Amino acid sequence: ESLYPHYYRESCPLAEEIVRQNMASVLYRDPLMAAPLLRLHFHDCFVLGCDASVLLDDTLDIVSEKQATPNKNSLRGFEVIDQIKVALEEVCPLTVSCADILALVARDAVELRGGPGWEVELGRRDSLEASFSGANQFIPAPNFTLEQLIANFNSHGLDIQDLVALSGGHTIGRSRCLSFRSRIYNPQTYEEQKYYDRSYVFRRTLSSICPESGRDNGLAPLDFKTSRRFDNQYYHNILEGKGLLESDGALVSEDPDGDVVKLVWAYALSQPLFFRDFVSSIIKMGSINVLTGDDGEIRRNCRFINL
Ligand code: HEM
Ligand SMILES: [Ca+2]
Repeated sequence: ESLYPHYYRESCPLAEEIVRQNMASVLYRDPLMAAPLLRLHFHDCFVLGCDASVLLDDTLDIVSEKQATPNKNSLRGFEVIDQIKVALEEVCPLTVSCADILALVARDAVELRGGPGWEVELGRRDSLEASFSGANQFIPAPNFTLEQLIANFNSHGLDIQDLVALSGGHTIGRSRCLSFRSRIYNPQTYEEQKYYDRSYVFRRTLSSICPESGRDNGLAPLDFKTSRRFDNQYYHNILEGKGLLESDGALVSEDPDGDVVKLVWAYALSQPLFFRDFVSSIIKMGSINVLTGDDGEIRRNCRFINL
């Protein structure tokens, strides 16, 4: 079976509205919450597929993905998902999956911060397992080369265009110092990268947030210009050598005449094109290895498998 829009039209007609209203009030209070909520959907889909495995807490039988390296001290927003799940359970118990909530929340997070809207394909069911090792293995790391990024995306059925469009998710949100320190201080890396901006102001700002040692959890915006707005500024930044992560810089520095850079230019020059491609890629990402039909279950509480 495959996913389709308005899956809950009969079973829970208010589902999308309830998610949207909760998201509007959460983001009104805390606009910074949009980024971690978008990221949750990505970190879910890249591990076992879009099945809400990322939301499971540690129990006797479950080793949570939350403790894996890419997630630990970094993923957040779980209480927002809980809050939305409680609201949905009140209206339509055991109907709307946690995996679908993640997909709807990602859409609303993007749209409410000025990005494109789209119809979310629904009908995912929730996993009965989590994969700690999968979370360590299948989520790309910030020091990946372009070749590693492409191979990682390919392994999830995603191509170069998906890689470039979805990397635009870094138009919002922040990164810990731990994830970008090597980009500021590792001379081998930036010596090779003629695209890396060595301007005094840019580096001084970053090094004040992220000294050579200590302050691992210091936060810098991924998009140094408009980190609260979902726009195409990210692509302008990386073309100027001002991407925060090595993996951001890799899109322009490692194959300067290749197809990847052509896409970066295209998105920098046309926000509507970026929005269109981001939408088709996130819909594609949202269908990775989904559980449907009788597979999995609809969780009552997104943190635990039903008894
Ligand atoms: C291309 C490979 C990717 C790599 C290597 C990567 C890596 C990272 C890293 C290291 C951080 C900072 C984490 C921290 O230090 O706490 C981050 C943040 C973020 N990522 Fe990615 N990411 C990738 C793709 C994506 C995709 C596909 C999306 C969604 C479409 C996304 C959305 C985000 C968002 C929104 C944040 C900010 C989170 C916050 O503010 O809490 N990333 N990413
Ligand atoms: Ca998953």
